Amino acid sequence: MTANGKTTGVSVGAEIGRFEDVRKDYGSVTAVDGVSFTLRAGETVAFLGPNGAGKSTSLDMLLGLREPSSGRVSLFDGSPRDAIASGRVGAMLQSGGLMEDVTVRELIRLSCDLHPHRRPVDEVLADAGLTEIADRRSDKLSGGQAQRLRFGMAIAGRSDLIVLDEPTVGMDVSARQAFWKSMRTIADSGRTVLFATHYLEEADNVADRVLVVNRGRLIADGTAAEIKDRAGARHVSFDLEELPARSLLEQLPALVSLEVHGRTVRMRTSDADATVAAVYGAGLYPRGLEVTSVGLEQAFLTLTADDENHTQRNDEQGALR
Ligand SMILES: Nc1ncnc2c1ncn2[C@@H]1O[C@H](COP(=O)(O)OP(=O)(O)OP(=O)(O)O)[C@@H](O)[C@H]1O
Repeated sequence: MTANGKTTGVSVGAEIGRFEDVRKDYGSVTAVDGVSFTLRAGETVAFLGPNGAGKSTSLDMLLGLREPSSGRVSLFDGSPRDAIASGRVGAMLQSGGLMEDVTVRELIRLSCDLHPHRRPVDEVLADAGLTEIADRRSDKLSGGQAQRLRFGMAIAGRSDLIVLDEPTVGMDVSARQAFWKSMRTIADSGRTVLFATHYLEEADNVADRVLVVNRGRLIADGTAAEIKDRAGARHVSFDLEELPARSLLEQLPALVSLEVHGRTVRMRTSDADATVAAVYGAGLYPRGLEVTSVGLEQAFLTLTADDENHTQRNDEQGALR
């Protein structure tokens, strides 16, 4: 077993966790609304969603801190509580104070000692980027350093699954980069990592798979590239000397959206090659043609806006019935 190695023989790709039609109500508020997905060993999964989408509630249920109102959450073929008790899950939550009057090293040592499959303290300090501040008191840390300490506590044992709720909140850009480098080392050792974040570029750069939640529902599940494709992966823009009828542009293949301002045409398309070929095929002569990628941020905004519009339309139809 490597220093960072796993404690169990879960093979990469095997299912390790499952949400089955999970719902969580807080009184009249439905925080999670029928979410289903599986987690597979070795994946790094980002959980994305706007404020109040239900990310923390979902992670709390995955960690057995909250019970679903209906549906089922399982981890390693058992309950989340059993998985935690056996040390198979390490977690870094958004909230929760750090013990005071102790040094970083002491707190990491305590976390290691409490874990059923402890790792060496110095190794955890190094992996979490804490070696240089190991003798500092936990209540004298900057926000970013405190986050690194929480991360260190989450990786104090050889857990198979690491769950991180907004791990980089309060970190500056270089601290974030260093954090994801440490995280990559952990993920490369075969462990599964599930993290919630608001930073879309982190999900884009780090995650093998992205789950997008909006208003308690899972609205997309795939690689960042697949999600960008679904939202319309490319922007195409050009100028035309003479504008054709709008209906001709609207019939272009793979078109997701279309805007015409003066003689400038801007489109979003899920297949730029097909769209651009059809522009030429229609006998148009585009000038200053530009094809640019849509970032995950734009894809995320598009998907959540589409979901809101869809929900609104259904509500209106429901009201008319
Ligand atoms: N303990 C609670 N009691 C009542 N409502 C709650 C409670 N916790 C969360 N909620 C509500 O449930 C919904 C989902 O909240 P949750 O914290 O899971 O979302 P989130 O996606 O993690 O949001 P953020 O990105 O802002 O952290 C929100 O409407 C929130 O107000």
